[in-house]
Amino acid sequence: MRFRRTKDTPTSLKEWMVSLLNPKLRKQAESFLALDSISFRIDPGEIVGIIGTNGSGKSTLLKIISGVLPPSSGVVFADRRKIELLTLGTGFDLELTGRENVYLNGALIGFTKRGLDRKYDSIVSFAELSDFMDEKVRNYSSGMVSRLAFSIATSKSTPRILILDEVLSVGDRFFREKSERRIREMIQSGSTVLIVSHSTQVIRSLCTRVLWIERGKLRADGDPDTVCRAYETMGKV
Ligand SMILES: Nc1ncnc2c1ncn2[C@@H]1O[C@H](COP(=O)(O)OP(=O)(O)OP(=O)(O)O)[C@@H](O)[C@H]1O
Repeated sequence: MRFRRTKDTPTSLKEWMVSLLNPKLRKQAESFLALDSISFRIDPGEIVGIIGTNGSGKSTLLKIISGVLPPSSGVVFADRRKIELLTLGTGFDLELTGRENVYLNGALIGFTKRGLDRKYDSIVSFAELSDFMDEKVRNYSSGMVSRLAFSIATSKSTPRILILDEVLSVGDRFFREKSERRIREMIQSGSTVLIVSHSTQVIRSLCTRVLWIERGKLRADGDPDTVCRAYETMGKV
């Protein structure tokens, strides 16, 4: 997967003046290879963890698999109708209330208005935010925003292929335990699962196989303990 990135964004008045005088500089873009020749197959029923350092390409890979991003080259064979990609907080508007955001965010992930009317109370009670639903989300703490986002994202019935992008480890310790329980239930009733997480503890406890992506390349593919141990010892002498 290759991205075009603009470079040399002016950081001072002087640089800005120079870029104004030289339009070529303003439009300079570089090509960046975010994923490089990655190839693997996932069979139904597998629970696959994806690990890697920041910026290694994990979310890009999930977006390509789920069809949010078209790959610049290569192909993905997957039945997209069966895929659900869960990410947190996309489509939240901080100037709207919690209640309004449930409807806005819910609509973005495919709920109908009637479906949301039916689920509204359980979404709010899972997030434990019933006293705050008429407050603007701007006034929420970051943990409260994550709790509401998690509760909305996980309230749909489990799809055949579930893709989770960093949805665990949100909120305080009590909410984390509760959200992990919910994810376990979803995993048990869903057939195939892909999970991106920075927690090798979570990956070890949930997955049957792990892919380690580093600098856009597939560095390892194997059983959770072996791959997580190699990842954890990376950089250690
Ligand atoms: N739309 C985009 N345009 C340009 N570059 C992008 C775009 N999306 C991602 N990138 C770049 O691709 C690389 C991989 O990003 P990605 O979000 O997939 O990493 P990640 O492994 O999920 O990181 P993290 O663990 O920090 O969430 C990064 O260098 C990022 O800057």
